[in-house]
Amino acid sequence: SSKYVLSQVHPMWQGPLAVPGGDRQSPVDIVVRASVFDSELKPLVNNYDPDTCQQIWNNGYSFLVEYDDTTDKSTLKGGPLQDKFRLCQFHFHWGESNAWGSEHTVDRKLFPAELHLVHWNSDKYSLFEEAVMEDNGLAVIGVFLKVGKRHEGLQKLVDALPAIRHKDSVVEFNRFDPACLLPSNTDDYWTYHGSLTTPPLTESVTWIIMKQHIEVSHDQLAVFRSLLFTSAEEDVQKSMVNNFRVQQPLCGRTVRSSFS
Ligand SMILES: NS(=O)(=O)c1ccc(-n2ccn(-c3ccc(F)cc3F)c2=O)cc1
Ligand SMILES: [Zn+2]
Repeated sequence: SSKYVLSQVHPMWQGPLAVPGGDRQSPVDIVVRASVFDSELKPLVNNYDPDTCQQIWNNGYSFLVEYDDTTDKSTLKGGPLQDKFRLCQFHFHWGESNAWGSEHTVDRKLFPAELHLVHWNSDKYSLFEEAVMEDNGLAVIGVFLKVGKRHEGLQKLVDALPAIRHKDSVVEFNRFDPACLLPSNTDDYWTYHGSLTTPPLTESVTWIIMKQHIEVSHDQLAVFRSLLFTSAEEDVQKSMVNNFRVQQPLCGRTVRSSFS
């Protein structure tokens, strides 16, 4: 019905969204030839407990799958990280078409969507809220999505989306292992120091971008696009699409690679 209007640019994304004096903002374009191989970079070690999965909700920017991060049950270490990090949530960014949607790009190549697994440094801080303000407070794993074969592990999550169509809707979501969303090879990645890509845009993130993408089906991605930015009460509904930030200047930062 004509009730749903495709949003071209959601208000949140209109401004430059630059942080005054921000010189380590995200996302960025990864120029492969300019990335520097670092043999000190170790393989990632993730240890996720599916039982710590709690809920899935529409926050008006994306949909988040949230984990119980009150204990060290779902953790990430290794890679470029010196400390142990706790998984607190994962979410995605996508476009209105398969031609764009990712936040990071590789030699300017856009992907239809990008997964972010958000972790915080539980060796140094006791709450996410603290870590999000600190230089080495967060670690976010980025995984590119390509349209191809259906992703069996993702389907459980896709099936829950119609229940959280509107902003601020929440449903219980249990026993989901986020490791099923990681590519088979997690040893090859790029890493750089950056920021959150939506407000508060704090420069507290060690980004770990997987070289290998995962595949999801066109129909699975179409369900992402059936979500709405707007709450049930609003009379003009806006499709949740193009929820990605524009690329930010590297400002002299080096992107390191774990592979040569
Ligand atoms: N896209 S992303 O860089 O992975 C990204 C962007 C923004 C956030 N984000 C937005 C608000 N918060 C947040 C939530 C709770 C809190 F106490 C403090 C926060 F900054 C947050 O972590 C989290 C992750
Ligand atoms: Zn994100």
